[in-house]
Parts: sequence; structure tokens; C-alpha cells
Amino acid sequence: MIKTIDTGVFSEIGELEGVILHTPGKEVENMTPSNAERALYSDILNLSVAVEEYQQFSGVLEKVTQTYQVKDLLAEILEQPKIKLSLIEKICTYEQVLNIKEDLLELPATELARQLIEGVNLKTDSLTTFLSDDRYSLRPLHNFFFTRDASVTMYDKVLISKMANKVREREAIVMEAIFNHSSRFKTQTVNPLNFYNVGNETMIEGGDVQIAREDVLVIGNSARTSSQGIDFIVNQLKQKKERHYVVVQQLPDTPESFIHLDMVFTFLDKDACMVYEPLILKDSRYSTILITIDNGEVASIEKKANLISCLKDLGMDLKPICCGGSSDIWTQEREQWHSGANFFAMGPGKVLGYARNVYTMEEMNKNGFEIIKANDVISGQVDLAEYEKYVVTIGGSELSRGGGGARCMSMPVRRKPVKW
Ligand SMILES: NC(=O)NCCC[C@H](N)C(=O)O
Repeated sequence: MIKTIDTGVFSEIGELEGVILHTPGKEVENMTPSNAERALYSDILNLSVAVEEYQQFSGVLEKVTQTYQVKDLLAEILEQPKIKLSLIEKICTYEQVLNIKEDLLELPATELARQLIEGVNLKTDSLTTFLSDDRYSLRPLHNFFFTRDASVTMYDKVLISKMANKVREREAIVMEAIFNHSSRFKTQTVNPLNFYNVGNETMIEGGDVQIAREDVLVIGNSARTSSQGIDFIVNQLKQKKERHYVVVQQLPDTPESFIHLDMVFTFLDKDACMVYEPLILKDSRYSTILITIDNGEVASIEKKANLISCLKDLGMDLKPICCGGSSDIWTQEREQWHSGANFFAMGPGKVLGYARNVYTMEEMNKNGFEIIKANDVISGQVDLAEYEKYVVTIGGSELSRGGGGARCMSMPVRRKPVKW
């Protein structure tokens, strides 16, 4: 009997009750140095090492909460012929490969789910395909293990992202199909593509959207999330007719380690957050803007000094803990590059992050977080219930080369309310 849960995320830190994951598969290796950039990678991952590291991440989450794997969820919905047909038609139309539709329809659900993620090989049945440098009719979804980005559980609904790059668009199509059809989730999806006034400039990715509190969102205005994307979210919030705050943090377009807000800022606890200090606290070139929505309208839009003081004005007094420590800019830069600021909260003060960022971990420890190795949790040597405040560390030397960390690799579907 399948258990159905209502989706609901009203904070970044509430105790986790369900999370969607994707264990990296062949799609992370199915590229070459010359097309890695197109895949949005700065380097090519070694799959066996990446999987070993990932198992530390998923192993811990499996101990503390209900986990779901994208591939299983997808295979489950593809067992229904109508859904299979409509999803294949949608993907083939979208990616202009209607010629492979019949072949895909013949595949059993599990194999189809695998190919939709790992890529569908190009048939060499014509001179053009024979001469083509490409190997795929449908390219692999190289970045799907960053499940954070393609959809966002926002309060009681799920927002389907409008990805900035073509190479990640199918991820959003798959997530929408899962949330619309899986009997495991009771929810309502909101897809910008279904709104007549949404154009190409509208971009939203989950790495930029943080649910700070029931009435506060923090959103990165980045290379991946445009002002139009944020306006779309604001328009959705207006419908609630309640007072709501959207704090916008502008981000630079380069280097690629700044793609999303969660690469420079994450919530850790009711009273603490992780920051990349040079950008969040010291660089005045990137504005913080507060949008106040009230009674179904934008009541005001104003520039604020910085993200931390803006949140304080809204009643969220957070101590910033510095990625890479607070003394050496080179260390800060290096650890930020390796997703040192990208923590994922399993509950207030209970977070996951990469062990490789040793200066960041030292700083977390100085601020009262116990440092616990993932493998010790998985083996049962450490019982997390005995600790109040901790970071569980996972190996991240290989995974971080994909361009993200623990928050990027998790898509929470439900969290308990926080007792603020
Ligand atoms: N939330 C995140 O920061 N996700 C990381 C995404 C990395 C991926 N290579 C990308 O460029 O989209």
C-alpha cells in the first residue's frame, strides 16, 4: 500500500519529513571535455567515487527521514500507459525528436525512466546521424542529482522551475509529471509555462529560492533566476492576500560557483546562517532588496543594507557563520568554490555539508556544532538523537566538481513546523 503525503515546506530548517534524491548514474560521465561546459560542469566526475560519496549523503538521510529516488518515482508513474504516452509526447515535442517516440513507447517503464535520465542513444540509421558528433537523441540529464533546482516545494504547493539552460529543462518536465501523477504526493503544481504572460526572460531555479519562514522568502537574483522569475513568484504570493516579504539578494553572473543563492547563503538554525562573507556582508555592488506584499499588492520595494540586517528587521536574528572562516579571503574563496556554504538542514541546527571544507567545519565547530562523520551515523556508531546541534560531514571531493553541495542535492517535500 503506497503512503501518500501532503507536501508542505514552510521553512528551510523544520524537521525533515520527506526528501527527493537522485543517486548519480551514468549521466554524470556521459560527456567529454569539449562538451562538459555545455553540461554545466567545470570538470568531469569519476562516477564510482561520486557514488561512494553520495551514499554517505543518502545513507544519513535514509536514517532520519523518508527518502524518494527520482528514478523510482518516474518509473512508477510511467507504468500508467496514458501518463507514459503524454510524457513521451511532451518530451519529444519539446526536444524536437518526435522520430524516436515509437521506440520510447516500446520500452518498459523502468528502462524508459533510466533512458530519460541517462540519455537516449542516437540511432545511426542515416548518413546524418552516422556523421554526427553527438551520441544522443535525448541528452543525459547530467545535473539531475542536484534535485533542488528543477522544482521547489513552496508552502503547500510545488513550483515547477523554469530552467535557465536547455540542458536542464527535461528535469523540470519530469518533476512536474511526478508531482502531478505520483500517488505518493498530494499537492498542486504551479508551472510558469502555463501562464500566458510568462516569456523566455522568466527563469527560476530552486537553488535560488529559500523558504525562510511562513511569511518570508529569500530569493537570489542570479544568472539562473531573473527579476521576471522573482516577479512571477511575487504575483503568486499576492493571491494569498496576506502580508508576505520577499528578500531579493542579487548575485554576480560569474564565476559559476555563484550560480545560486544557496552557494553563498544557507539557513542553519533558528539563530544561525552560513554566509560567504565577501559577498553577503562586504560587497555593496550586489544589492539586497525587500519587497513587501500586503493585501494582494506590492506595498513597497526598498533597498536594504544587507541580507543579514534585512532579515533581522523582519524578526529573524541570525548569527552569520563564515564559509572558510573569517580571516583569510583565499580560504574563503576556495571553500566557497567547493560548495562550502551549501548546507542542508535536516532540522534546526542539524545540517549536512562537505567534509573537505575544513576551515568552514572548524568555524561551525567554534559556533557549537558537533562535527560528525556520515559513515559513523550510517554504521550506527553515532546516534544523532544524542546531539542537539551538529554537522554531519560527507566526502565531497568528487561531488563538488558537479558544482553544488548538500542543499543542491536535496529536494524536501515536507517539513515539520518550526517552534520559533
Ligand atoms: N543549487 C545549486 O547550486 N545547484 C548546483 C547546480 C550545479 C549544476 N552544474 C548547474 O550548473 O546547474
